[in-house]
Amino acid sequence: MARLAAVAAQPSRRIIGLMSGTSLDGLDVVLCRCTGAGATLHVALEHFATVPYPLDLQQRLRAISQPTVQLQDVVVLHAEVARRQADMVLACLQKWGVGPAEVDVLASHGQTIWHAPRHQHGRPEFAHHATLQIGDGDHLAQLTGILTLSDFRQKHVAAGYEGAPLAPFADELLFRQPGVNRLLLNLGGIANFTLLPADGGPALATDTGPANTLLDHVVRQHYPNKSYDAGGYLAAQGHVHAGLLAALLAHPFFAQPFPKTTGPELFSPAYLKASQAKTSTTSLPAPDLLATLVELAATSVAQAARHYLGPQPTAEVLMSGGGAHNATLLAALARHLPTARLLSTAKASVPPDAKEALLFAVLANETLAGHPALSLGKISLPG
Ligand SMILES: Nc1ncnc2c1ncn2[C@@H]1O[C@H](COP(=O)(O)OP(=O)(O)OP(=O)(O)O)[C@@H](O)[C@H]1O
Ligand SMILES: CC(=O)N[C@H]1[C@@H]2OC[C@@H](O2)[C@@H](O)[C@@H]1O[C@H](C)C(=O)O
Repeated sequence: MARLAAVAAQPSRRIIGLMSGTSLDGLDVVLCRCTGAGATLHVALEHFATVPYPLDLQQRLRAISQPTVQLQDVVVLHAEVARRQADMVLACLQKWGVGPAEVDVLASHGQTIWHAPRHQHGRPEFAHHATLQIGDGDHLAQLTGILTLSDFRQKHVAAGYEGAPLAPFADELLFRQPGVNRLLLNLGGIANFTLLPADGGPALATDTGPANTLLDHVVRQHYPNKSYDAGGYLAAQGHVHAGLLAALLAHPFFAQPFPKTTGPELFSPAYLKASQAKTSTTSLPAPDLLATLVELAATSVAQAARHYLGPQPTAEVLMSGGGAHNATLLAALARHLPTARLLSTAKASVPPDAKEALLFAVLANETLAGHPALSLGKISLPG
């Protein structure tokens, strides 16, 4: 406890942030120094790496995010994900020449295995939101020897919110620019954005729908040696199928009021398969499927942007996440949002692949600094 009190009292903290998102491609690891907190926060990024998940871990995580999951697999993976992530952290630190004792805090998102906002779980007897992230913080603290904060979403849910997006809390501190509408668009498995309005109004955030989750699924199905469509090269060779696009957009999520959150549970291979069956497109060539899914992502992002910013959104769109490397998706976004300036978070000195891991470092820093309204995460003491 003395260590916790000491870290809480420090004017500046060296923090590792960990994020593994819905794509299950690997663990993003950042090491940063957070000085101050809230309005006085300054973050200096020291190191960043993405450690790919081994194929067996990817496959087992994908298998437990299915309705027919074996409970024992969840129990085992709760400990195993944390232990494997601890090894990944220690390997990064060794590569960077930093000892665990030189790090004050480890901030871990864990792995979302099921996200169940009220409108999605369909259990009338429980009128509340629910979400589950695995990868237990005690294992991380014990194996790395670093004070760990984890499980950031549960308190958000306990307070009546959906457990996501959490990005606006950090986006507000890192990216606010008076006089400019800034849209922080993260193109991960699922796409989500934070709007920081030019007039200084409060940050607004929502998920918009699938970005890479179904693209990756189609690539894995049709191209055995690939796990994603690098650069959007395959999608660029296809044509959008208007009928399939309309069927995909008919999903009730798109008609739900903003803000809203979702996950791959909803935008699953079964949803794609059902939309294909409805439109007799089960034999559509893979590039056409990919082109249609890229169009779905761009259309749904643009629809959400127009909801918040009017028919011709003028904003700096600062993009992050793996989808920011998909040139076909970026071209589609530019077509849908011709009045917006499409940029990368690098414009604000945050590398686009490091952004989400940085978010959890910032959230841990706010909790430890005693932010009056932002104290997310559970604390695990090492030793
Ligand atoms: N060079 C690239 N070209 C095209 N797509 C890419 C490239 N690199 C990564 N991606 C896509 O980005 C995905 C990973 O993105 P990211 O790590 O941001 O997602 P995530 O954090 O797992 O998801 P979420 O933010 O929804 O939780 C990959 O699965 C792939 O589809
Ligand atoms: C429940 C969950 O893990 N949601 C993730 C996911 O990935 C993107 C989108 O869906 C977003 O809602 C969220 O992550 C980011 C970091 C957030 O909470 O802001």
